[in-house]
Amino acid sequence: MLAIEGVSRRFSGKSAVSDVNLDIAAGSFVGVIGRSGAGKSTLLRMLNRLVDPSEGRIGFDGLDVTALRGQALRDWRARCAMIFQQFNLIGRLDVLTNVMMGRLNKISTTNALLQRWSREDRAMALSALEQFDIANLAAQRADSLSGGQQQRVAIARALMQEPSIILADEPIASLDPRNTKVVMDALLRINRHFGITVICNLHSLDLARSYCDRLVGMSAGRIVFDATPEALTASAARELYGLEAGEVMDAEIAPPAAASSGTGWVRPARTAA
Ligand SMILES: Nc1ncnc2c1ncn2[C@@H]1O[C@H](COP(=O)(O)OP(=O)(O)OP(=O)(O)O)[C@@H](O)[C@H]1O
Repeated sequence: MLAIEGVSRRFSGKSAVSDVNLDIAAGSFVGVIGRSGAGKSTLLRMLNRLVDPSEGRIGFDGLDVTALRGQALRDWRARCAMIFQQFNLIGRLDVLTNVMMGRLNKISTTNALLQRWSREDRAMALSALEQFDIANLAAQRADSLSGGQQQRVAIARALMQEPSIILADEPIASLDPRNTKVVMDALLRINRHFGITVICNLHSLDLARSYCDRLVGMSAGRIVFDATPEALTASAARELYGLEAGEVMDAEIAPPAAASSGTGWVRPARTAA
């Protein structure tokens, strides 16, 4: 389990994330939602320590993630793979090599520098590409692929890290609707098939409701909603997004399921300083 305890982050004295407390069970698919600037990316980046918290502690199955340094931190980053909106592939390299880059943390420095890959790494990379129906693209330059194909390559690379958690920061923000579905299906598949926890920042509430089993809503750096997708009613979404609500959801937001537990609204542990 991932335990986020009293985590805050300030940039030049200004709060981006404030006193976030969350327990995330292994194998869940969590959607982080909220207006632009709510602190979603900063929260995700703190989980794999691309950004260090100003306060608080992040734990994972007894490991104090916030205290990790050096190789232990690199190992954590490998276990906590990140997928970005802009894919972050090396465009001039072929797809297979990009995917094998996910093994960098597992091979010797010499082999990494010379990009010497074992037969097993190649087979694993091809198998990862096959999972997402893009093995036929293995020899192509990454920058010749469509956005949806590139994001599937990035997910295959993340799988090569054999992660416990995948953090996806607006993974479909630059994709058309068809590729959006392909990429979200790929994330759902690795969540269900391998039991990898997925924590995904999403702009679209409809996607968040369709794919996630838990939604965490942020506003001004704080968690203000934490419940099942069914609990996110139209009025709850309006409260979370204000005037932007129309942009992020369809007209038809289903009423809360009868079995839904509570309204999902979270009372902040502390009021803003
Ligand atoms: N490196 C940084 N330096 C200074 N301020 C930052 C930095 N990163 C984020 N912020 C600020 O922190 C706040 C939260 O930003 P963050 O990117 O986490 O929000 P977000 O919810 O992910 O927004 P978006 O959906 O637009 O990506 C914003 O006010 C942002 O300007």
